[in-house]
Amino acid sequence: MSIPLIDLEKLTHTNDSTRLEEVRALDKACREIGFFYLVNTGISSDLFNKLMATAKTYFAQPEDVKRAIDIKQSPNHRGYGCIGEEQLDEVSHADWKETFDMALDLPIDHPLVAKYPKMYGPNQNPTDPAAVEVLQDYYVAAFDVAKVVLTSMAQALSLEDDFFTRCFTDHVTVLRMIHYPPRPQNDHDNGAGAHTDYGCVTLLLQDQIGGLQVKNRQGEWVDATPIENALVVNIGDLMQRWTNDEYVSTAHRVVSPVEGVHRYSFPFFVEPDYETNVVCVESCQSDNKPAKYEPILSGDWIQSRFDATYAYREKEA
Ligand SMILES: O=C(O)CCC(=O)C(=O)O
Ligand SMILES: [Fe+2]
Repeated sequence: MSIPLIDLEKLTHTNDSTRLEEVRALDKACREIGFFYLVNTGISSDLFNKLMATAKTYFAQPEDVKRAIDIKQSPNHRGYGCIGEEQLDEVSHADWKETFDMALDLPIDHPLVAKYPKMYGPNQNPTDPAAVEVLQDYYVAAFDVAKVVLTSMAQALSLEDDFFTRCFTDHVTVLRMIHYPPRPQNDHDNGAGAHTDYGCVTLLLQDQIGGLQVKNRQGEWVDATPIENALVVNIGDLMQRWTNDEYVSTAHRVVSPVEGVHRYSFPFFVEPDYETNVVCVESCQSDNKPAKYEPILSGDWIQSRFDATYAYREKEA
């Protein structure tokens, strides 16, 4: 099975039958493969290009400059992660990639920071203010897209339109930039090891290099071939849990680029407020299919996954 294409303009169409048809297509994709391409997102190609340029400039800096905002010195998981810091496939190799993470920027004296210091707090920003502005602009634009996707999912699941979006007041959504350098010869090819995402949904912008692969229900690795100006959207573990396994969080991985080639990608991990109580949605349970999972606080779940996959967090967890 290949990855279907969903049109955001149709998801918000004023004509009900056009909208409902696209919502049904989205629903089918979430149930069957847990991945789809999203086109007509409303994000300008100019902003996509600026983000791409920001990543190239940022990662091209000397290692010591990047490490000035090392994620290891951030209690709340923001900033630069060097090659080998993260290992997504727990039984394989560390990932051959470097990263930069940002999220909601809360001051150190904010009550949520005191309560959940591992998830809330200030960002560690690049020194170039223009780069910070692009990152912030993209964060806002991608979140607008996320709201449409979450609203469509709520409609598909016969919930109130804002069932998911109302859980996004102090949300822990993360924008990440990733640079995959070419792998050293004769080494493993894990750019990002096989994994599922932890949260609700991920919106991924990728360049035109390719390398992202998705495991379909038949157990085959399918290439998520880049489509210009499209986002790749996938369901995460928390949404699978919320929907009693009706929506599937599907394994994916990234194969490192070959010698001389660099790949850049930008996952936007859409995660609700820490204290969102994730309880099986009504329409996904019945007498024949009772809720499989205990209720859990969204933040507790996501934090436990970070602790398992980040070398430095495991030690202190
Ligand atoms: O870089 C990509 O294409 C995917 C990255 C990814 O799956 C992740 O960071 O969770
Ligand atoms: Fe992922």
